[in-house]
Amino acid sequence: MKHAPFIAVEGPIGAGKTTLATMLAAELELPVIKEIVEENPFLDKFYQNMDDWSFQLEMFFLCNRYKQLEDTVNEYINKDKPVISDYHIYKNLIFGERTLKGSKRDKYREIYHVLTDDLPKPDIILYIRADLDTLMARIAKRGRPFEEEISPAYMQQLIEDYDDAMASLAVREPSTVIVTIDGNKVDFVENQEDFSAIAAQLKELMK
Ligand SMILES: Nc1ncnc2c1ncn2[C@@H]1O[C@H](COP(=O)(O)OP(=O)(O)O)[C@@H](O)[C@H]1O
Ligand SMILES: Nc1nc2c(ncn2[C@H]2C[C@H](O)[C@@H](COP(=O)(O)O)O2)c(=O)[nH]1
Repeated sequence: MKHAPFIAVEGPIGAGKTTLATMLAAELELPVIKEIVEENPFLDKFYQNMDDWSFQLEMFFLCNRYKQLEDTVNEYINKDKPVISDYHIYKNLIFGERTLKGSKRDKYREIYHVLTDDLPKPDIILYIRADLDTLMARIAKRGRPFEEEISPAYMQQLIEDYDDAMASLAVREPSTVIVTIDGNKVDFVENQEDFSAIAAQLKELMK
């Protein structure tokens, strides 16, 4: 790779993004950028009433991620230092297109493009796919009280939205390398060999 890579781990809720990004950062000695979740003042309210709270929540995520991406550009990308993040800013659009309706969705889409179109995007995406049962089990295992409200229907929709989004990203940004990890079969937490294989593949891509 001509420059130090910007790497993102993506996948639906509970896929293992934060876990894998943290493990890879430790193994490859990379700085890691993590999503701010616990301090989010709208998530709890959103899961209780999505229609009422989706715009506030999506705007909050977008503004936070915009700031984090700006910092990442200044601290790492402009200094040609590699970095790994547990999300891609594109997830704002994946969620926003699903949770918003009508004119709010149109306004949000416009704001998303105004804020992010001229910013660098990850060179490598590690996309963790997993089926509904696996994801629901992991969300339960993580045990965040506000996520008890997440319905299987919402999750199933997100699984499909993520697949569509990764397929369209591959077409629109062909220079982005997307590595798909089967999160039902590949267990980077319990199985050292599985983790080593992912780390080795990433090292190779970073060369
Ligand atoms: N491959 C795996 N095997 C078993 N548990 C996992 C695996 N990946 C993640 N987990 C667990 O599932 C939960 C969700 O993982 P997390 O990394 O927070 O997901 P995400 O960041 O994608 O929402 C955590 O409790 C984590 O320890
Ligand atoms: N509606 C949205 N919800 C989001 C967004 N980003 C994250 N989330 C939710 C999903 C989880 O409950 C929690 C943490 O996300 P993880 O994928 O890291 O588990 O926040 C979003 O942009 N919109």
